[in-house]
Amino acid sequence: MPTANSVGASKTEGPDTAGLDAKPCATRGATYFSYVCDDALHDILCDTLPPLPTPQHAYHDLAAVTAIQDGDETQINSDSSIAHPSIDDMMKRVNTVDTNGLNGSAKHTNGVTIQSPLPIRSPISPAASDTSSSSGDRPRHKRKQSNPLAPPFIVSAPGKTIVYGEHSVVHGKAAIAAAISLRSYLLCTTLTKSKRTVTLRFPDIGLDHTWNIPELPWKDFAHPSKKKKYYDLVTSLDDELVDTLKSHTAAVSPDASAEKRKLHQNAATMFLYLYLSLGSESSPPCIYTLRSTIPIGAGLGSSASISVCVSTALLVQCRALSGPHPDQMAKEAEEQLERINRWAFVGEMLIHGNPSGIDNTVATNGRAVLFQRKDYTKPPSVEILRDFPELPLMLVDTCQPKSTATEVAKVGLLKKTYPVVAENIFNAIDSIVRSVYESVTREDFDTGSTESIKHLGELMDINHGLLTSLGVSHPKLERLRYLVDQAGVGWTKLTGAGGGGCAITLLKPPSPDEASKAPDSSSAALRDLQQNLQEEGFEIFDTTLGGDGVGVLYPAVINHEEIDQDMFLTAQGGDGVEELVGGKYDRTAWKYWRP
Ligand SMILES: Nc1ncnc2c1ncn2[C@@H]1O[C@H](COP(=O)(O)OP(=O)(O)OP(=O)(O)O)[C@@H](O)[C@H]1O
Ligand SMILES: C[C@@](O)(CCO)CC(=O)[O-]
Repeated sequence: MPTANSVGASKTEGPDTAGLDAKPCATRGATYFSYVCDDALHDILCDTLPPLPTPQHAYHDLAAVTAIQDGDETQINSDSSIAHPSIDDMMKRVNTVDTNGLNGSAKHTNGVTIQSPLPIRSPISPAASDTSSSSGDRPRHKRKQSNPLAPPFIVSAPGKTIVYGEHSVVHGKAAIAAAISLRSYLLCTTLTKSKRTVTLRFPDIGLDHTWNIPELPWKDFAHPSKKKKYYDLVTSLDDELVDTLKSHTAAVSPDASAEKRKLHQNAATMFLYLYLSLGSESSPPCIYTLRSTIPIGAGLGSSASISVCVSTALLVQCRALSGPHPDQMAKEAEEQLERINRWAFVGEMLIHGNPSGIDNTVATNGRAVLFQRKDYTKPPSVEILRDFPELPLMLVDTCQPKSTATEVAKVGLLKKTYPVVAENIFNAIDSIVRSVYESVTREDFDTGSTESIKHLGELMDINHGLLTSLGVSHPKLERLRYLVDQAGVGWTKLTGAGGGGCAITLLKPPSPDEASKAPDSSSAALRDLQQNLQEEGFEIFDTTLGGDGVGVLYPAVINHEEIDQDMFLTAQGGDGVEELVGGKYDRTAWKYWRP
């Protein structure tokens, strides 16, 4: 008797409709389990699973899967352990059947969990197979209908502010950074398979480019000596692969100014490297549209935020992520974030040159982090500071453009020229970070206490002084510091790479005496300062620290309305985008991995 296979269920907000099927693998000449509509995962499995040993395993319909929203979804929980099953495991997977349930669910011990709402034929029973046909003119294998297109979905990630420790963090010292409420949003619109194109539409920088998928250098990226798995830790770029992209980015924005082209090509190179690393030639045709409320090149982690969005979107599309869903185990949520962060770091390497990884780590995890990367071949040490205090910060943009890559290279050169001096400066900054960490993690730390805030403020001043001596301040940053000092409202340091960009001011709480004499006096001084700053061309951001990291809106539906390309592109400014996707009235629509 044919038996019904039921393989385990993992309840999540499934990201896609997908048919699970088996199909012959042309590349390896054997049959592997794979998704009918998920060629990227098929390739991953083909790359990692051993061939099934006997011919009767050819063309097994393992399961038909319909991944729908809550309650009726199917989700492949692509735990990294799926990458290493032995042949025995494969056979167990094939032979272990739940004879009780056509619709039942059993959980694989190897981490692959598939909910199967439909009957499944035994993969080992010829009687159950459509493939055994005595009649020569009948097709040997009935293919399932292609599944409907994946719905549009949006991923989002925050910007960040480095509170203490930028630059020295690149050289192995500790730093503290926190997520801010400004965010990037990436809308992914899958096209019909016949299109075979992939489009980047980044209107914030005026980039709109389409590539023909078959013309991209898939072979180079898929070469066994180059191919990376979705769970790999990639700590350096492959220069040859970067080179193969040059001819594909050369055609981007040919008529734009040199400066603009550089911006576009950076973004395009970052995208293509990740797209080719995580996808396959049969990846779905798609338009990736980005809107961001983070000022670009202002030290607020705009590049990290978009790298996290791209990494997440591509991992969602190749089904290498499970969740996010509210009751997800902490460890599993952590693993998904780690997976996203690893590829976001690759994106940052493509934009920055030599990033520490702190920006993408905050953009992925949200909250605040204590971060240190001593050895670039290993993952960094990251402590998420969930109770990081709500510091009274003012965030000001000098509106002086800068490039992180340039500022990081400047400090690198200084270190080469004056290694001992530079190391001592880095060590001094490291001591500041540790002192701050000790203060803010003390149980009795109080943001209303003048003493506590003064301690953090003075350390901010010293941190800025040290950054100035590394050569990464700018006259506009110094002017800003002067104006804040004059107003006597707080302590200021640059944040991010410097050379322009943003600064943060830690605001002084009014002393009890001041507060009782003139309750509004310090806020009056602050208002005057803000007016002065605006008159001098500075921009003040309203933001809060420590929010969520990467989030997913799958499908892109808010308040029962699907967000399409037009709506997304025509939303007016940052406020319009937030209004459109923000879920103000639909708070449960966005999902986050919250370990
Ligand atoms: N909204 C956006 N649309 C398209 N590309 C963007 C966007 N925001 C950032 N980028 C990409 O990121 C690059 C800016 O990165 P850069 O590291 O110089 O600044 P930042 O990330 O804002 O600052 P920092 O690294 O100091 O926090 C741009 O050149 C562009 O390639
Ligand atoms: C300047 C730097 O320390 C922070 C940029 O936001 C660079 C990095 O850590 O990658």
